[in-house]
Amino acid sequence: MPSAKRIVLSSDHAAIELRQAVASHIAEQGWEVTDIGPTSPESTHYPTHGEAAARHVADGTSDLGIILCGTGQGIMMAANKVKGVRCGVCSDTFSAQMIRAHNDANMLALGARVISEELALEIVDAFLSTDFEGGRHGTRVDMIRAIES
Ligand SMILES: O=C[C@H](O)[C@H](O)[C@H](O)COP(=O)(O)O
Repeated sequence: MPSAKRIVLSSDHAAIELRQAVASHIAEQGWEVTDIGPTSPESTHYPTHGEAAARHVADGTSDLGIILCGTGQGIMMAANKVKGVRCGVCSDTFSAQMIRAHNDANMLALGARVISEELALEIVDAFLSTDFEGGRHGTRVDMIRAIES
């Protein structure tokens, strides 16, 4: 397990079950999980939940975040508006490794209407077991940071 241990989770209504499955899966692995909901299946708005989780990561309350909606796309877009957040949607394990190793992503987005629970958990494991490589990739991530400032 990398040094980061605190993970915030959130979703919209489309991904509550998958979010809860992810929460159980990573808690069993020893990660300190903060699940900020929602728990009600009522229709809600993904920007609210993406921003809330992103602020946890940006202010250091959590080291990493996993956010989910129907496709993962909308909640990813919202999270990436928060300064300091680098979030990618993944539907395969290779991309999940690469967004950590090359992009130093601090948030992962998943689409509950796109991938199975089994694949989602494999993607989560790939994301959480990979460290940032630094080097030339650090130069490029610094360039992303410069765009924000
Ligand atoms: O990117 C957006 C997400 O996929 C949402 O989960 C989706 O748009 C929600 O759709 P609906 O309101 O039809 O359940």
